[in-house]
Order: sequence, then structure tokens, then C-alpha cells
Amino acid sequence: MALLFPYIKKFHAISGFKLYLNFILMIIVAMFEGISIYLIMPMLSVTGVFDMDNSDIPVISWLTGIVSTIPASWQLIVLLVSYVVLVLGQALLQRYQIIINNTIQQAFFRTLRIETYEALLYANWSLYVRKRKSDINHMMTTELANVSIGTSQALRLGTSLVFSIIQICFAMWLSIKLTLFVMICGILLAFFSRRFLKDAKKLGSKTNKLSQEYLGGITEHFNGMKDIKSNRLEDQHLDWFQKLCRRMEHNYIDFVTLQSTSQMFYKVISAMLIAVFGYVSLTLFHAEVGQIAIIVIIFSRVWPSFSGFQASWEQIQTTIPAFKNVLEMLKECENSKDWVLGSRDSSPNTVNSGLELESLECRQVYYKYDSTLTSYALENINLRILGNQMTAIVGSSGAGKSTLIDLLIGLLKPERGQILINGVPLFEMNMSDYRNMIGFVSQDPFLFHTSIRENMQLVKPDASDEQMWEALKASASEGFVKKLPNGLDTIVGDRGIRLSGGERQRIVLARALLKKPAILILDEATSALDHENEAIVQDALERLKGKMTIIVIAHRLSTIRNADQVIVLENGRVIQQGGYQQLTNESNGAFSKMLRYQ
Ligand SMILES: Nc1ncnc2c1ncn2[C@@H]1O[C@H](COP(=O)(O)OP(=O)(O)OP(=O)(O)O)[C@@H](O)[C@H]1O
Repeated sequence: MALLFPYIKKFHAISGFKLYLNFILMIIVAMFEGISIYLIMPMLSVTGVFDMDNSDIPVISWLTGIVSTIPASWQLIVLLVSYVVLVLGQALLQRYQIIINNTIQQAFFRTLRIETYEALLYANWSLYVRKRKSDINHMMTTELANVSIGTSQALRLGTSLVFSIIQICFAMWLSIKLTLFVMICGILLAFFSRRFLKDAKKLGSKTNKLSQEYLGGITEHFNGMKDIKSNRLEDQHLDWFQKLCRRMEHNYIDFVTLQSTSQMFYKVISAMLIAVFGYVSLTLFHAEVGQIAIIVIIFSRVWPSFSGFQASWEQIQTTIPAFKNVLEMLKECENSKDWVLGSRDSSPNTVNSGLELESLECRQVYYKYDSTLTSYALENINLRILGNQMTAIVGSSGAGKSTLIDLLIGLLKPERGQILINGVPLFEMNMSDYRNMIGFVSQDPFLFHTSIRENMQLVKPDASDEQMWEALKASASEGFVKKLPNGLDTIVGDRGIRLSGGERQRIVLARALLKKPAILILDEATSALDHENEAIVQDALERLKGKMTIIVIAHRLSTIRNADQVIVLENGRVIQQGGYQQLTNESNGAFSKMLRYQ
């Protein structure tokens, strides 16, 4: 219930006046339907199906009175035409109302989709460090789709609520006692069938978890297919998949069983009530055929509303866990907003936004990924990187090199200590401008499934072919790109040309160089290159030295021969710092040992 309020509030904010229009239309449609039912009574009477005394039934007696003023030969025709006109009017309005209903639902779905995507896009990197990628995919696909189903059910519920109230009003006109009797039965039945709702919610939660497990599993498996195949793990994975599919199947059947049981429950009770009522009215109260017809009409109009409520309510219960998850994710994103947000007005892709880097400094910086842990990924980091110099960060695997880079870029925030840019604390700066100063090539370079040209233009939309070829040349990619079937327009990725790890790395490097950033950061950016291509890239970096600040992470120490400064990390601490030659000469130092191993 606590979730319902934010849901309705959001719904109202998005739908605006259309929601009211929808309700007004629903009321009119329901009125039309009610009136058309009323017409059945005098019609039956006029046709002589049975002779009923309508005198004490309001409206019907009035309608019958009007009909009796029409010549007998015209009565049936007038009634039939009125009936058709009413049904036609109702059908037209209903069609319009269905369209509005769906417009509201789709607008809600679109807004929620965009809101969730935007929130995720502008969440800071630490959120992505905590979350599984497949869980985010699950949120953007299955959970949002479930919320949309819930919305359509909520609208249906709203529709049937308005319908029921109007049907009940009409029924009350026919017979207050009978209608109250039907309503009390319905309320009692709803009370005793709360179990169905509880079970539906539980099943909804289970469905959510299962589909999350499904998406997470298959994403991981297809990403790791090479490892699965090379280690002959197919059978294990098939076994896992079969078990999961079986659980999903059972879960679905459980839901269908639950829904059909509750529907059956309602149908049987309704038949029993009609039978008991008919028997009691005929045998004990000697009711007339006309009155029995009224009973049947009331039951047939009011009762389905109760079972319709139950079905919609059950379906909504199954989608509430998804809505809860979406809201939780939105809240989490709100609490981990990216620091660039405050400074979003700066135009994107502004190269070098006027800022000149003189120094980049870490002062007693501490960082840990999980606040509940006692161990730090980085501990008491003190270092100074000078502008337009080349700084290398080295250290064994897990030493904290990538974490340090993420902190320097401002993707992560230190738990303690400060990062200073030209003496100004990083998080007091315009983060958008600062990020625009950076060209970054990560350990796992990523290209979008589009042409090389478009991939490069992402960072510099107005880049000319000449500038692109210059960057490609500097990253040792010119040769192989020229050989591709469509050159710069070759599509890379799944259905395009498959690039090798080294080729991909070089294109991403070219993209970073094209931006001509003030700070170029390369995290293992040449690890997949052969010696010849690495030498070309090194020459290019050598030419860039003095024009931009270069920060390089490298396991292969040959890459950093020309570095002005080397920082050696071990277990999250800086253990050595100095010029390349100076550290090489410290024969007992960690850096010399690393050089000897290589
Ligand atoms: N997302 C994460 N969640 C929790 N711990 C992490 C995460 N990423 C890294 N770590 C931990 O932080 C420490 C430093 O990792 P980091 O990736 O910075 O090392 P690295 O020196 O770049 O390693 P490599 O050379 O293998 O890339 C490691 O102990 C690692 O287990």
C-alpha cells in the first residue's frame, strides 16, 4: 500500500488532464451501458415475453409509461432503434476511451523509461562498481515492462471501479435490497480471498528474481563462451539452464493456477448465489418472472466487477515488486549522482575547455570499494603529477593502479584525503570541464557497433578526415584501416569487421588522440600490441610529450622508458616514486626488481 501512493502521484503527474478525461469518458460509457440494460426490461414487456408489473420500479415504470404512449405497432421498433443507438454511442466512446487509456499508459511507460535511463546515465561510477551489469539490463527491460503491465492493469482497475459504481447505482435503482445483498457477498468473498493476493505478490517477487537470474546467467555465459568451451563446461551450464527454466515454468504455472482458481472460486460462488436466490425467491416469496429477471440482471452486471477487480488486483500485486525495484534503483541513482551533474551546462566535447593543467596532486588519499571492509584498495597516497610531463604508474596486478586512475579522473571519490588540480580540490571544480580535458583509453577498450568514423566523431563531432587519419597514424592504425573494405566507413563490431584486440586498442587510442586532450590517460592501452606497433605508438607519445600531460599504466616496462616520473604501487600504497633512470639505479628498489624480472 505504501508503494501505491508514489505510483499514483507519478501517474497523475505524467498523465495530467488526460487522466480526468479518461475518467469522464468511463463514466459516460458506463451510463450508456446502464441505460441500455434498462431498456431490456420494457422491451421484454412490450414483446410480451412476459407480463411484468413495472409500476413500482423507478425509471422502468417511467420508461414503460413513455413506451406505452407510442402506437403499439411502433413500440418494438422504437425500443430496438433506441437500443442500437445507445450501444453504438457507447461503442464509439469506448473506442476513444481505450485509445486515451493506452496513450496514458504509454506516456507513463516512456517517462519512466527515460527517467530511469537518465538516472542511470548520470549516476556516478561507484554505482556501476557495486551493481551487476545484467541487473541494470534487467531493470531497463523486464522490470520496466512489468511496471507497464501494472500500469495497464491499474487503469483497467480504475475503469472497472467506475463501471462498478455506476452499475451498482443502476442496480440500486432496480432493487436496493438485492444489490446490497450482492455487494455484501462480494465484500465477504474479497475478504476471504486475501490469500490469493498475498500469493500473487509472492509469485511476482519470485518471477522477478527468476528473470533476473535468467538474464544475469545468460549474459555471463555468452560473454564467457570462450572459457566455457575451452574448459569443456557446456554440460554444467546446460544443467543450470535446464533447472532454471524448470523453475520458471513452475512459477508461471503456479500463477496461472492461482488466477484460474480465484476466477473459478468467484464463478462457482456466483452460480451458487444465483441458484439459492432464485430458489428462495420462487418458492418462499413466490416472486414473479420479472423480478427473477431483475435478480439475474443485477448479478450479471455487478458480480463480474468483483471478479474483475480480483483478477486486476492480483496482476497488479505481481508487478509491484518490479515497481519497487525501479523506485529503489531511482533512489540509489539519486543518492549517487555523478559529480558532473552540477556542471552540465558546459557544452559536451569541449576540448581543453580553457583549463591548463599545471599539477595534479593526491594528498593522503584513502579509498575502499566496500565501506564495511577494513582493508583499503588505496591507502595514504601522496603524489604529484606535473603538467605536460609523462608519468608512469606501475605495480603488480591488484596493486591499485586502475583505482588510482579512476580517482584522478573523478569517477570515484576518495574516502579521505584530497585530489587537487592546479591546487584546487577536484570536487570543487567544474567537473564537466575537467572531464572534457581528459582522453582515456581503458584496459578494456570499447567501440560502438558503428563505423570507425562515427566511433571517432563521438569525441569530436566536427573532426575532418585529415584529423582522423592523423590520429589513426599516431596510434599505428593507419595501415590496417586503409586495408579495410570501406576504410573509415567500415562498420566495426558484431556484424561488421571483427577487429583484433590490438586493432581495437589502437582505434580507441586514435579516438583519444583526436580529442587532443590536456590529459591523456592510458590504462594498459598498448598491452595487446606487437613490438613494431608499440614502437609506433611510443614515437607518437614521444612527439606529444610537452604538449599534454600523459599518464600511463603499463605492465610492459619497455612502454614507459621515456617517462619523466614513475610511481610504483604495491598493495594500495606508493612504495617508490622518481625519474625512470633514478629508480633504475636504485638496485634494491621494487622497480629495479620488476625490470630484472622482465
Ligand atoms: N569493483 C571492485 N569492487 C571491489 N574491489 C575491487 C573492485 N575493483 C578493484 N577492486 C580491488 O581493488 C584492488 C585494486 O584493484 P585495481 O583494479 O585498481 O588493481 P590494478 O593494479 O589496476 O590491477 P591490474 O593490473 O590487474 O589491472 C584489488 O585488490 C581489487 O580486488
